[in-house]
Amino acid sequence: MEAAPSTSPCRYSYEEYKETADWLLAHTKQRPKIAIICGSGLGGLADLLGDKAVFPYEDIPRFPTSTVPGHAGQLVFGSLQGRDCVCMQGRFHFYEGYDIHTVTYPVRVFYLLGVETVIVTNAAGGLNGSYNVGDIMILKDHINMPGFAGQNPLCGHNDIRFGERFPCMSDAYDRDLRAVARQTAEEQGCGGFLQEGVYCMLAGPSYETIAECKLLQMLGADCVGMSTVPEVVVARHCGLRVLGLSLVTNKVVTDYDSAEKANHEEVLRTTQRRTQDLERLVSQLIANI
Ligand SMILES: O=P(O)(O)O[C@H]1O[C@H](CO)[C@@H](O)[C@H]1O
Ligand code: HPA
Repeated sequence: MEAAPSTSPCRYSYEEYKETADWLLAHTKQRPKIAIICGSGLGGLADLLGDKAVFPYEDIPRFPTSTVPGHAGQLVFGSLQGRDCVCMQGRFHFYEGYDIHTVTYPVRVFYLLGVETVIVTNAAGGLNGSYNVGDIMILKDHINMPGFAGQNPLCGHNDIRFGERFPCMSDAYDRDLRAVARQTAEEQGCGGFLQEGVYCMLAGPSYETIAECKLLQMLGADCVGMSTVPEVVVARHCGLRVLGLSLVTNKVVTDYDSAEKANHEEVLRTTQRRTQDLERLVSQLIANI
């Protein structure tokens, strides 16, 4: 196989991801088939796991560390509904200064651990006028805005051991998992605040201007956030099934006369309000998939 040119923006070799995965496999007896990535303020999902093995990111060879309030920074292995799971309590964002390959580093490690399904969660701003704060949106699609600007995590040398050069993204969010999520949400009493829509990722960390929100609405986005999409692209590249869930933590401002201002405190407050519903939903989902 031809080596990546030294100028390649792809920072990690197969062997580096493998080193991390092998270290984790040597340090836990769990063999997870399901990975959960916790969004801002949603780290409580990891507390659902029983028989836990917890690894702070700084102890894991080659793992990045997370710096955002609401993201604890540890990998939690454990059992939920009789299934082995691994949970990222704290994700990495492009705006923290990590390059796009580092943001997605854990996803390839999950693949090498033997994970088959990834449940990705996030806190997001509601663009769709009919959405309310506290709604849960099942992702049916995304808009990869940083990807439009060349920040796609698959740019650079393609290692065929992870996946093909030109992966399809029209089926990024698994249809069957979405159906299970809808059904489970109904059963768990979440049907009254359930949505299904399109998530748009922007690089952040500044929240959107009013004109930007109007533009995203015109593009057909229902929610906006600063994460998730790079992780999903890398997960799909290596054939993992993906379910995405956004919690609408705030409504974006689209009115020049509004006194509302997006802020991370509101985001975290809303996650606290919905944390039990989300935990119930994810827990039962895992039993149903
Ligand atoms: O996407 P998660 O990590 O849930 O967090 C969301 O909340 C933060 C902004 O309040 C941003 O990081 C945004 O992406
Ligand atoms: N914009 C971008 N990211 C976000 C928002 C928002 O309004 N809310 C939570 N994450």
